Amino acid sequence: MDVLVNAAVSADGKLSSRRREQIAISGEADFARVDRLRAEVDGIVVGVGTVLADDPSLIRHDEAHRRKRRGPNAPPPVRIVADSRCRTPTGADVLAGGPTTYLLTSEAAPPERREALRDVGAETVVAGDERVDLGEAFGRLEDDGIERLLVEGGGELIFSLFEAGLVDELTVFIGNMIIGGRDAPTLADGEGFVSAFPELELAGVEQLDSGVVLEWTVR
Ligand SMILES: NC(=O)C1=CN([C@@H]2O[C@H](COP(=O)(O)OP(=O)(O)OC[C@H]3O[C@@H](n4cnc5c(N)ncnc54)[C@H](OP(=O)(O)O)[C@@H]3O)[C@@H](O)[C@H]2O)C=CC1
Ligand SMILES: Nc1nc(O)c(N)c(N[C@@H]2O[C@H](COP(=O)(O)O)[C@@H](O)[C@H]2O)n1
Repeated sequence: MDVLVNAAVSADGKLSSRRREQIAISGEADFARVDRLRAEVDGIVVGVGTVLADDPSLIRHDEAHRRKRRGPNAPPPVRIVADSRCRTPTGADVLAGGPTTYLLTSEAAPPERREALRDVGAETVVAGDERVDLGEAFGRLEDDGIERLLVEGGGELIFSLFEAGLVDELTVFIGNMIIGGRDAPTLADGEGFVSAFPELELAGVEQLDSGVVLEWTVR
């Protein structure tokens, strides 16, 4: 399994403001770059915090790029939400129409919520007791032929993926704004590391929109 993390942060490293609303940090050219990234993967992943804050549909991608890279019959990327307790609203855009949506959940999810989400078409994968065991859940996705994932956020999920040693590549758009705020989400939140910090190797730098895209591989 290949896992690429991509996100847009302000110059001070924030994913959003303390209100946790969706903020346009990047511009048109960067969204086009993300659409190409989406076109190259089997699945797009977000945490339930992002679903509750942004209500993304995770459908848009560069279809021409997908056909070129994956062939004319490649199905669209599936959508995946890490949601231990099945808090995703049944009316969320990530569940509407389009490609399959996997909900990675845990034993702690109330059975009636799991059932309600299955009723609106979600494929549930139960992995972990209290929280989603991301390694186990990704292994189950792999069993379904999902080999390459794009993780779009947010900061809690991204930290857990680094902690579990599951990230292969990281691309970050750094935008021309300061958001600030000690409670505003950053690229990697969670508990944070105090030692054995994951190390990255710089693989590319590109000026785009009013910011810069950094490409890193994880050592
Ligand atoms: N600028 C950008 O590129 C992007 C910005 N954002 C912003 O990020 C913010 C949302 O980020 P954040 O609040 O961190 O939420 P996340 O999207 O990272 O979701 C976090 C939630 O995922 C669930 N989860 C399930 N399993 C795990 C696990 N193993 N590790 C960690 N989390 C797990 C947890 O809820 P539970 O325990 O209930 O399962 C957790 O609270 C919003 O403000 C959004 O706008 C989001 C994406 C991109
Ligand atoms: N790449 C990027 N740049 C920004 O400035 C952003 N605010 C985000 N946010 C994420 O974009 C995704 C939107 O998904 P849909 O277009 O609704 O499919 C979602 O993951 C947001 O959190 N990304």
